[in-house]
Amino acid sequence: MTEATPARPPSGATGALILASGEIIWGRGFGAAGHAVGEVCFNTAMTGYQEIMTDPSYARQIVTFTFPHIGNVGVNDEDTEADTPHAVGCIVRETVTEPSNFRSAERFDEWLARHGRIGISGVDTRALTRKVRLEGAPNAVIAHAPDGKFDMDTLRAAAREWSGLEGLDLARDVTREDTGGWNDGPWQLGQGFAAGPQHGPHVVAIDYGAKKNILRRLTNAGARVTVVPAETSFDEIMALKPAGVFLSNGPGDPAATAAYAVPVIQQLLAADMPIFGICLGHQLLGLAAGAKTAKMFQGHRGANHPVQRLSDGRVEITSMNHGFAVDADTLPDGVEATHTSLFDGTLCGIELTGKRAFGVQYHPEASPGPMDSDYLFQKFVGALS
Ligand SMILES: NC(=O)CC[C@H](N)C(=O)O
Repeated sequence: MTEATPARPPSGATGALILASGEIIWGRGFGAAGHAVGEVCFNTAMTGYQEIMTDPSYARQIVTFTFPHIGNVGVNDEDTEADTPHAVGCIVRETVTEPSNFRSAERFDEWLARHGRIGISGVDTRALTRKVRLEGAPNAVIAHAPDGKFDMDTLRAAAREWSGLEGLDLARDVTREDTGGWNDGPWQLGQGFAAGPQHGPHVVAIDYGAKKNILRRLTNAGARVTVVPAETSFDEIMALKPAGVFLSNGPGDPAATAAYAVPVIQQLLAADMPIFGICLGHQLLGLAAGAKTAKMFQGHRGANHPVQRLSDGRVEITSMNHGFAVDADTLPDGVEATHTSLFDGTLCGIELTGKRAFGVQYHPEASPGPMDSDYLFQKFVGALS
């Protein structure tokens, strides 16, 4: 796959991943034609490709699926974490085939094309995953040229010249424009989405790129939810009279989003507001408390990551998607580590002593993934009055 790196496509190649190093990995393009730049990551989940592609946290990322058959159950309007895909593209092993599932409404490749997202199949995804693991997540351009003609000089320059994710505030690009109520609960076959509660504590969720299933799990836990844009001020949040504030997941570098998010979170902490943060929200809570975040070498993305809860040793199998993490060595006094990754010991949860504020690096809302950690939604909402 990697030697020689011919700039001329091998016969039949209509897709190419051009790494910032100049290396080219050829395949068959599907979805939209064109090219896009991003960071290459891999996700080990065996199900949930539609949820993964629509998760706003994947903005500016190219997802390599380690599971070889992607697209085989099609796509629908319900298993989505946002209204459009946010990953810029995906790399898969096998050609996308005719979907076979009673809920399928559209082919995966046609859905990608409709939303302007690019796929490449026929790639040795095991070798690419191994490369990311050994060398770190590379910047790259994903390109699809149905006629097999690639302007390699331009594409190589685009891959080489892209800044990378570090230092990028992407929450601003994916957040909503207006404040609005959220009323959907969990989905059930034959019933669709449940309605949220009429009564119950009011949670204001700051949308840095929120997955819909987080909001559904908050309503399921009994909260009335209002979602606000990422740059909403402390005064605007307080005017909504929240019983608690939720800090969402989201794309990009937490240290960049911190510029406007951290002052608001610090004011909320000073007002003793109960706070729950997930992923980017957890990282921002850590930054607000005085810790530091750092880019990881390869990141964590999948649906089977074991995490240990330090209070009682219990292990939760979790869904993960992050490429940055709060550095455990920088936790100041008053911030306690609550969870840790059993894969590599990275910090996976914090709680602020004497405050009603906690965060987890992983995804208790799953989607896709196991529900072991759903208790965190009950813990947050149940303590609000
Ligand atoms: N899922 C998320 O919220 C991701 C957070 C952050 N963008 C990271 O990659 O670490």
